[in-house]
Amino acid sequence: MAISEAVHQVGGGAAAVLAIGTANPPNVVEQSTYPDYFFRVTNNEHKPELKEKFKRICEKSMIKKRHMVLTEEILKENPSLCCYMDENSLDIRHDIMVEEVPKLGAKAAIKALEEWGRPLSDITHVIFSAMGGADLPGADYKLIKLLELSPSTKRVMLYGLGCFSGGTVLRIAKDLAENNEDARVLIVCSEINAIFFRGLDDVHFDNFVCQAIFGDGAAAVVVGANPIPGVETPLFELVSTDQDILPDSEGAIEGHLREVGLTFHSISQVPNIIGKNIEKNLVKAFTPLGISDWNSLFWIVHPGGRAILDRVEEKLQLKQEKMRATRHVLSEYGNMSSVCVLFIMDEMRKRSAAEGKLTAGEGLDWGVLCGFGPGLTMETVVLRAFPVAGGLVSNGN
Ligand SMILES: CC(=O)CC(=O)SCCNC(=O)CCNC(=O)[C@H](O)C(C)(C)COP(=O)(O)OP(=O)(O)OC[C@H]1O[C@@H](n2cnc3c(N)ncnc32)[C@H](O)[C@@H]1OP(=O)(O)O
Repeated sequence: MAISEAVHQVGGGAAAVLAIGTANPPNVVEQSTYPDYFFRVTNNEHKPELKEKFKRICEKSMIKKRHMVLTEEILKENPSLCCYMDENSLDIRHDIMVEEVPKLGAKAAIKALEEWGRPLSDITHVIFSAMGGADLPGADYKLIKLLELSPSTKRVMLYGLGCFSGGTVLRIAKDLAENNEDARVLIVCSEINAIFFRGLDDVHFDNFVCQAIFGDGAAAVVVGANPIPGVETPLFELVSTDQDILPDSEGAIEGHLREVGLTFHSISQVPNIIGKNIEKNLVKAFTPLGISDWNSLFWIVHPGGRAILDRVEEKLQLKQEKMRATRHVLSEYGNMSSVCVLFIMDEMRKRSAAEGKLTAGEGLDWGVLCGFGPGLTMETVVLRAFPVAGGLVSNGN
């Protein structure tokens, strides 16, 4: 019996990713000119030393550009968003989030559903994840309305998890798909940084990092078990999933929702904490499969920041090409929180097809997806790539 058959759950096959769609807001900011723009719109031009520090962070981020819902026009109309901590800004931030989070999510979902190709009435479950914009009824409900999905679609709404939730949604989708006959789960992650965009002060340098790296985007994935041959095209099997709080990491990444919006806190040790702990979680995930050569895997890592990728690469002695798709997404879009790992999955399967690789995972069989976020929390998803099928749908932005 093949290893993947051994780990399949009750009800037949393991869950697989059947389609992926992505979307970004049209407004783009270039990282090379962002310090000038940011200091101008936040009225901090008179602080050249802080601007130099911000420039250094932007340069070292290895980000080329980011997409943002917040345009200069919106910021001019809403100056409270540009202060460091304006207690009158939450309503404005929240109104933008409540409106835009489901809309951006729906754009990504339409692309995933088009690629999937089955009737919308065959979607049985929706999982929606977003850091901000909590509302009643939530973004999951609004998505159902925007896409005209069945009112009987079973919904799971996850607000406020943060960056690791790109792994969380796959973990929940796997459970739903493998334990409900004929289930087809639509995952949507939609992240917009209007909830924590703000000006700078002279002390909280983690806010500098936050303002220099986060971007907006949405990704959607259809997950189901037992794909219908000739109708559905499986890309990646969700072999196993796990979640861990990393030891000695309390307070390393936190966010607090206040009248000033979501405040972001991180310590400079985040890359080291991840580097120190990642291998034992990989050993836990891959020992049952008899895999211990990390270079034999394809890699999808939440690009929380360039230094995190460097540390993971260094600690596991990964060959440079292993992070190619991950670094590409960081460079083109910045840290889009939960959305990033799904963008990387999309980039990987498209590039694998374009380069004539045998599987959607850069020609390799087994791979891993790592999500990191507040806690520090780590999600580990073991993936198995399916052979590349002819004519993958191109669903660029
Ligand atoms: C929101 C979620 O749920 C999940 C998330 O993804 S949270 C985001 C997690 N990401 C991080 O924590 C960022 C990881 N860090 C990085 O990628 C890199 O440190 C970086 C790109 C920010 C800077 O690159 P670097 O190689 O470390 O450059 P380095 O020269 O050491 O630092 C540049 C400046 O940033 C400062 N800095 C770096 N990390 C910092 C931090 N966490 N807090 C405050 N300052 C920091 C340094 O002190 C330094 O300041 P000076 O130039 O004045 O000395």
